[in-house]
Amino acid sequence: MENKKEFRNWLDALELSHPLVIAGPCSAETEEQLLNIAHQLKNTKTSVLRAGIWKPRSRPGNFEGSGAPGLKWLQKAKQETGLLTTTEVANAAHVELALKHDVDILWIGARTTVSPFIVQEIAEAVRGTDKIILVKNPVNPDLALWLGAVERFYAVGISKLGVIHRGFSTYEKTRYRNNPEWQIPIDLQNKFPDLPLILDPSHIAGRRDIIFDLCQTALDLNYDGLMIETHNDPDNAWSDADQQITPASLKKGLHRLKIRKSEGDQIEFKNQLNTLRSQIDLIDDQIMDMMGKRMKVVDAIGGMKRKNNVAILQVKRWNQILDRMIQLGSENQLSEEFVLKIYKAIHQESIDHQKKVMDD
Ligand SMILES: C=C(O[C@@H]1C=C(C(=O)O)C=C[C@H]1O)C(=O)O
Repeated sequence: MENKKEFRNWLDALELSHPLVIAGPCSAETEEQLLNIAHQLKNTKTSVLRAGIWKPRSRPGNFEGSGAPGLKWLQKAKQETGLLTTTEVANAAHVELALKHDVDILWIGARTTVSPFIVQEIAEAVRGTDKIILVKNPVNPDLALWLGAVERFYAVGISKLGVIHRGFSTYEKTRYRNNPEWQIPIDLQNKFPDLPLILDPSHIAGRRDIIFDLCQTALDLNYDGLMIETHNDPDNAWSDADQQITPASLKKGLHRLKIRKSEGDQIEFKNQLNTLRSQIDLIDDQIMDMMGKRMKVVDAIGGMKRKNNVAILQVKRWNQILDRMIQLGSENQLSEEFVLKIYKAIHQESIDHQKKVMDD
């Protein structure tokens, strides 16, 4: 699949002067709750009301959504407020009900995106409609799988498309519920600049206090929209209570976000930027040159190890290097996380080089 201008026609047609805002509760709980939230959202920059109708929960025994009755509430909210509506669909039966209740946008959840069989089933169910489909990233950091799901919809004639970045599962505990791995959506934007990209900070954060920091990062990375879980009484929400915010906090948070231009147009700005960018180019040349030189020394060590029958991996030496580089990094205002990432990549390349020497 190639980038297509038509992907974003639906978004351009909304003629927004700010990023698209999709807001609403994690789950539709009652008619009263959903209508209350929808009416409050009408006074914010929200264009689309979201509500989970069927909730895929990690463990059984939790609230699994209102099911079909919730679609009636969603339809009523749309009639009363004029907001567009969206919900998650996870199989063909969900699609059929959502179509019947005139839901405008359907999103595919992270646990669905991982399964090409189910994505295909859903794609067949929306074939011939003019629905907007938003595909959340798969739970695992796999760009091809994410794009593969988008492609399945395009292949059945759906051209109003978009993707939602909700972060990736990790075994390690981090400050996030789902790790953002920003590099993946950046790669995606590079390949598909016209595919609308929407951030779901609620699921990345898993908590309220960092939602708008994540939104600001997304806007600085040229995201097109935000999907934020919003509830009239977040602490007592039936699902994902920790990460939901009130419509009033949504309004305040959105107001504080800085929307920057994608490019600067002033001549002085452009000149200064070019000067600094040539400095970066020069430094990047040096980095590559030094990496090449380091790998030549590594090749020589590989040759010696081969002659003397010594193993490639030397844990003690490797740990000494890491300790020294973390220290040096911190003296240069580089985070330990960054230094570790770079040096682990260098070590892997070094091992690959030595393997080649050993196998020759
Ligand atoms: C180059 C060596 O082999 C491996 C690679 C290292 C490196 O690239 O710095 C360090 C230790 C070893 O795991 C070595 O033994 O010094």
